[in-house]
Amino acid sequence: MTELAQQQCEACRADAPLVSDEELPELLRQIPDWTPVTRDGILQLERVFKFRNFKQALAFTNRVGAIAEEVGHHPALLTEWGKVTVTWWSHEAKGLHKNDFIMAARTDQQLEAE
Ligand SMILES: C[C@H](O)[C@H](O)[C@H]1CNC2=NC(N)=NC(=O)C2=N1
Repeated sequence: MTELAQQQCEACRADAPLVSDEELPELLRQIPDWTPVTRDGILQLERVFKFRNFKQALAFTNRVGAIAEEVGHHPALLTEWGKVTVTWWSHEAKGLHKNDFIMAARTDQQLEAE
């Protein structure tokens, strides 16, 4: 099976198929550092990344922003001194799409890109 991070994102559409309850556990297993959270009834993926200072947190934020722009699929990013909270979900589809798992895996890769 192709690693999540190497899979291709689909176009973000309101009618895009959300991840089913049957698919969810296996996809979550592939991104073990991410937590499913529900906000306003919408299932999202969240991870907090820790850094030595604000400069490193901001550099990581910009790398994540760049991969989001590349595919046209964007996270919520909270950048603080020494910490970045990244949250992925599909806004128009109002839930979790395969794209969100692919982008969470690619987000993890931005750690090594120091
Ligand atoms: C017009 C633009 O392509 C759309 O609004 C895109 C932008 N980025 C997006 N990002 C996410 N996470 N979900 C979306 O539905 C989405 N839609």
